[in-house]
Amino acid sequence: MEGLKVEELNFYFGFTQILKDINFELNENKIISIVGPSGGGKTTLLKLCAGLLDVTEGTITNNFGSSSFAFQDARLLPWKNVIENIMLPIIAKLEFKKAYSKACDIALRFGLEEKDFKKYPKDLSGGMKQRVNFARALICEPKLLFLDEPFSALDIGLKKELQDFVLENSKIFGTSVLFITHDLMEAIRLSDEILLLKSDPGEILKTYKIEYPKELRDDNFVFSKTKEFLDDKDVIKTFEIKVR
Ligand SMILES: Nc1ncnc2c1ncn2[C@@H]1O[C@H](COP(=O)(O)OP(=O)(O)OP(=O)(O)O)[C@@H](O)[C@H]1O
Repeated sequence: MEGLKVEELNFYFGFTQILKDINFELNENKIISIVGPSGGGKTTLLKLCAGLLDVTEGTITNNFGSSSFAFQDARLLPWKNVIENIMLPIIAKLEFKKAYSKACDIALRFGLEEKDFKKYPKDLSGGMKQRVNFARALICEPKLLFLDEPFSALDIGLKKELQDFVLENSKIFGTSVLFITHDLMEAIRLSDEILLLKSDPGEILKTYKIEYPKELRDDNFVFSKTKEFLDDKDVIKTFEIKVR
């Protein structure tokens, strides 16, 4: 069975401990979100899991067959157009024509229009850049997707649309997702588990499992669960929420 396992992970930048005794497991077809205060080490943890930083203490075992990463800022190559950016992960694996046509298909699925295919990043709106970013991350049909606040700069319509893509992808292809968010409602809508990471140093204070089926999580469910969350003493302490 594919999975990602983090065991007894500690991480330092210089002499400063950023992460302390992190343990969790992400299995096939599951979505885990990481929430916590700014500067708490969420991005560092995601980068370690994605192999973008070296583990120095503890172990991270990733035996998912393939993975990809999407950041909050789209990080598109400015000298490549929409389709060329989307096809980057598959260009070495498929012949050009096939890769091009696959990129066009996924671009359309992500709401991009044919007239935009030859545009360069400087001529795209923020929302279009994010669509390209997502299409590029998903074109290789990864078994594991790492997302670092990918929805935070988007309007509510596009946010909902891309969140639905993540859920659909997870359902159809069984893609597992590890993502960071500052939005508790988003975490509740999408996740099987939420890791609450406190800061200084970053430690998992609590793991919330949400068993309720994702397709049934309507606004009422999300609102009431968020209220439950915001009343939790660990959430109040972690985010230093002032209770009135
Ligand atoms: N390359 C680096 N060198 C030294 N310190 C770093 C480096 N990258 C991050 N840090 C520090 O590590 C800590 C954790 O940063 P990280 O970006 O992981 O937090 P975060 O929880 O993702 O924050 P945010 O929610 O604001 O994005 C911060 O104090 C940050 O300044």
